[in-house]
Amino acid sequence: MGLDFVSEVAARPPLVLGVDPRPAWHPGPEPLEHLERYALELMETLADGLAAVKFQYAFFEALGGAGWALLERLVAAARVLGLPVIHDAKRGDIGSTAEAYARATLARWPGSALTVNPYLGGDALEPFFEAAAASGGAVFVLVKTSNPGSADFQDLDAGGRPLYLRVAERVAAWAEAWPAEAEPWSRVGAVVGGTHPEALELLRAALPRSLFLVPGLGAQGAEPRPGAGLLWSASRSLFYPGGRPDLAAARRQAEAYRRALAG
Ligand SMILES: O=C(O)c1cc(=O)[nH]c(=O)n1[C@@H]1O[C@H](COP(=O)(O)O)[C@@H](O)[C@H]1O
Repeated sequence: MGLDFVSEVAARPPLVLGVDPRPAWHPGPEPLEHLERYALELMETLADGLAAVKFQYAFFEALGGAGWALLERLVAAARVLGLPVIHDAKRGDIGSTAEAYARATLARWPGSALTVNPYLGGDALEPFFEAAAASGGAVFVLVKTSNPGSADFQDLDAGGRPLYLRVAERVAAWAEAWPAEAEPWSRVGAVVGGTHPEALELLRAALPRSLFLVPGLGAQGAEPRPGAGLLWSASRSLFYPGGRPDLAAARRQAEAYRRALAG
């Protein structure tokens, strides 16, 4: 069998390194070069203690062609280090376009995962599930996001229950339909902000087969709590501890998160 995101991640520590690069926070006349060296060293030094590395596409896209090239090199480097990759691109569009998004991410990088937005409905997500199954990958569907405005739509009453629980019902069905080799996990996971502990508990019970990507550690104030299938993710507080690139501080921060997540 080739690379398999779900099997690999399920066997690793539950901490995800978020890579949201900010060139302005890097010193020297060539901040992008510094950024690349730092990202490589950081992935290497933290690799054994991570479930995965999550690349936030917007930060790379904002840098134009140089950003896309950097993203490609860092994704390839993560794979060489044996680190599973999450493409945090939050894709979602009609089926024919979703197919192209899936080719650009899941199919292009076998054994990786992609964040997707469910607003367009089931037919728009099907190409992502198919691509994940064909490539040993996974899909994380946004269910309850970490930001305060997540309440605007996600908490709206939808027939006596908040909309995010309705979305979760569908995610549970998709998770059944797209099993992975690593029991009990599915290729269909969920994104649930760590800033909503009650929702996290409700959803953990409602989605027994889904791995959860749980952002919000650190900068957004989420408290780490251990739990089966919870992949806690930190970007700023782990990549830039103290607001700047600092390998030693990042190692200490990763260790502190790992201890908290070990229970
Ligand atoms: O899918 C995500 O990763 C995500 C979902 C969500 O609900 N909230 C959220 O903050 N994220 C991402 O998680 C990261 C959070 O960054 P920090 O707040 O710096 O740790 C960013 O890359 C966000 O785009």
